[in-house]
Amino acid sequence: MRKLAEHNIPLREASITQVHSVLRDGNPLIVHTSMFANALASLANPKQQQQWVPLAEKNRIIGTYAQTEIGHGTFVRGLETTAIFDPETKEFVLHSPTITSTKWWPGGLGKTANAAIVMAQLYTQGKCYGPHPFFVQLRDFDTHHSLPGVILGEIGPRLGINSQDNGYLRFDHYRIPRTNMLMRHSQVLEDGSYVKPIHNKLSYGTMVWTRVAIVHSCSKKLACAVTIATRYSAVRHQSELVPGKPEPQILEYQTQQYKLLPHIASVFAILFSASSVLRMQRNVAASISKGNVELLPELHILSCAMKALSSQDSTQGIETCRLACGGHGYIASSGLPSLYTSTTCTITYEGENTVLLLQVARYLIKSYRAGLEGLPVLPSVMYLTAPSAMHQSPPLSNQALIEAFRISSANLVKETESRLCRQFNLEQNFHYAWNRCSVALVHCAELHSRYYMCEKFLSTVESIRASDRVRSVLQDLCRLYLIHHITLNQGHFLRSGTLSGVDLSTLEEEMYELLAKLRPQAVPLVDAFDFRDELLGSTLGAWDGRVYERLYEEAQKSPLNKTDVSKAYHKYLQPLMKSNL
Ligand SMILES: CCCCCCCCCCCCCCCCCCCCCCC/C=C/C(=O)SCCNC(=O)CCNC(=O)[C@H](O)C(C)(C)COP(=O)(O)OP(=O)(O)OC[C@H]1O[C@@H](n2cnc3c(N)ncnc32)[C@H](O)[C@@H]1OP(=O)(O)O
Ligand SMILES: Cc1cc2nc3c(=O)[nH]c(=O)nc-3n(C[C@H](O)[C@H](O)[C@H](O)COP(=O)(O)OP(=O)(O)OC[C@H]3O[C@@H](n4cnc5c(N)ncnc54)[C@H](O)[C@@H]3O)c2cc1C
Repeated sequence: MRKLAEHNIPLREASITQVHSVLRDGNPLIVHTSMFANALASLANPKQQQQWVPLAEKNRIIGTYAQTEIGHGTFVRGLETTAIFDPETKEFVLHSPTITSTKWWPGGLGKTANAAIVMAQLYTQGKCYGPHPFFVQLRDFDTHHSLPGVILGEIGPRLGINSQDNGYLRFDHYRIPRTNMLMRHSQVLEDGSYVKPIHNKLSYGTMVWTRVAIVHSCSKKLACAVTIATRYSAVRHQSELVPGKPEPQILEYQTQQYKLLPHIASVFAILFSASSVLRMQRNVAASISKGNVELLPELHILSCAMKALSSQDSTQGIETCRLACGGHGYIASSGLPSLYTSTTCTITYEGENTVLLLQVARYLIKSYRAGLEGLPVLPSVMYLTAPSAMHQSPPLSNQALIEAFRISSANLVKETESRLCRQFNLEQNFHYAWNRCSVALVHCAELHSRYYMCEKFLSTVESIRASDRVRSVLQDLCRLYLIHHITLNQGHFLRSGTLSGVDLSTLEEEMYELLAKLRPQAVPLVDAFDFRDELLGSTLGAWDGRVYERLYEEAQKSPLNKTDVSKAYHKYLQPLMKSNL
């Protein structure tokens, strides 16, 4: 916080700095500096911002985002916490009527936060208007004691991020002023009348913002993991590549290159997609402030798609990096286990991935049907019903591969939509039919999202300002990324007829050549990510390559090494050894 102040970085920008990386096992302030700060910036009206933002900036108020309940995470409309307007006192009464309505998970809620943005079902004049955000003080601003009517605590150890105090929260008829409802988009007036927002999902805006931030953070986490594993692979010598010859660096093995290089490429693919979604988010935010919500659905879908793909790719990539380091990848001081546990949760939070992909699929099916009827559809999905553009580019060129992605994706959507119609005819119920097709629908969303990521990678590399040599390395990486994902999804390309078996063999051959060509670039590429050793926090990945010395030094710090003979020997082991059991 001192550093942020020194560099004049406002709270709402703190989460996009490196500060959070210093604390590797989670950070009790991350939701304060990200979601809470964003909710104030985007959901509070100017008067409310004047009241709370300066206090939050000075950390007098430390906030969290309390939406999920023990019984409801995904289904936001199903939240049970109520905020009932009392016109007599001009207050909202917050209440948790059931065990399932207990707020559960919010980061920092257990011990750190003294306030929260609480999502609760808004009732006024006897009518429910759905989930709305409220600013709620939870603890005394001086003593930090929880306030009467507020019951809260920490939820207990988790797979990872255990330095963050995820919490629970219940309300017992807890009263807050009317003006604590975040009123930028919708309002409850003094007489209790409700003023609608210009779009009924604007109150979900903080989730959309966070999904975009997660895409950025995933590229960064994956960049850390590939840096560690690549540097280690240059230091580690193992086995014999040629019998009788010295043990080579493990990076010489093609299988090792195959484990690492596609994930180095993935860092760029995720980062370039994140930048493109971020640009769109800024445009949409500017339009919303002028009352235009036309592009909100597209931003919602794109942020769902990119959050799902980047969290999945980075989690798998980090695990592959851990495995690529053999036994040493399992030791905590390698940094890889905590990178994994602090990344795999991004698959679940801020919208569970399957659920987000189904949102994408819903949009694809709707857009496909609209396109068939000649209705207008947004540019990113026009391709679903536009005529095929194959054969216009040289065979197997980058452009041809992107076209193959596009046509395969359109083909899969078409096939799945037909399946949906058939299922509907059998079931006579759209929702049952949808569920019966949902595995295929998720595949549609994944292929569309991959197409987007590949396209962004290619278009960024083609337009990037860089020296010829740097551009050439990036072009090779991009080519590797395209071919790698085509080989992983070859069934879709064969089914759509965009690539033949012979094409796939040719591409596979090229991929092996690219691995060898890119091998000398692997270490420079990860060095260029420019992580300080302190941020990487890894015995295997430090810049100087002193892997074995660092492992040995780190082992000396184990509490068990403070004495030669441990207490447990006298208490348990010796009696056992003498007991003849
Ligand atoms: C080069 C290498 C170096 C790298 C360097 C990188 C540099 C960058 C450095 C950057 C570092 C970054 C560090 C950043 C760190 C920040 C990370 C922040 C982490 C913070 C911690 C987060 C902790 C977690 C918090 C949480 O989890 S909060 C709780 C989140 N909960 C959810 O997400 C719930 C999910 N559920 C939902 O969102 C919804 O219920 C639903 C979308 C699934 C369904 O909603 P609903 O039922 O209401 O809607 P329907 O399905 O009926 O659909 C109705 C229509 O509404 C549309 N819709 C839905 N949502 C939205 C929306 N948000 N906006 C617009 N429209 C929406 C649907 O599409 C439907 O539309 P239709 O009817 O037209 O089809
Ligand atoms: C580390 C961590 C930090 C978190 N921090 C916060 C926070 O700060 N604030 C906050 O409010 N929340 C927070 N959460 C909660 C998080 O947002 C939810 O866990 C997440 O949205 C998923 O909801 P759920 O747990 O209810 O899972 P569920 O929705 O119950 O998912 C369980 C399974 O059901 C499936 N499923 C659910 N609905 C559907 C559907 N419609 N169609 C098909 N399949 C479906 C899912 O795919 C999944 O396989 C955090 C969670 C974690 C793990």
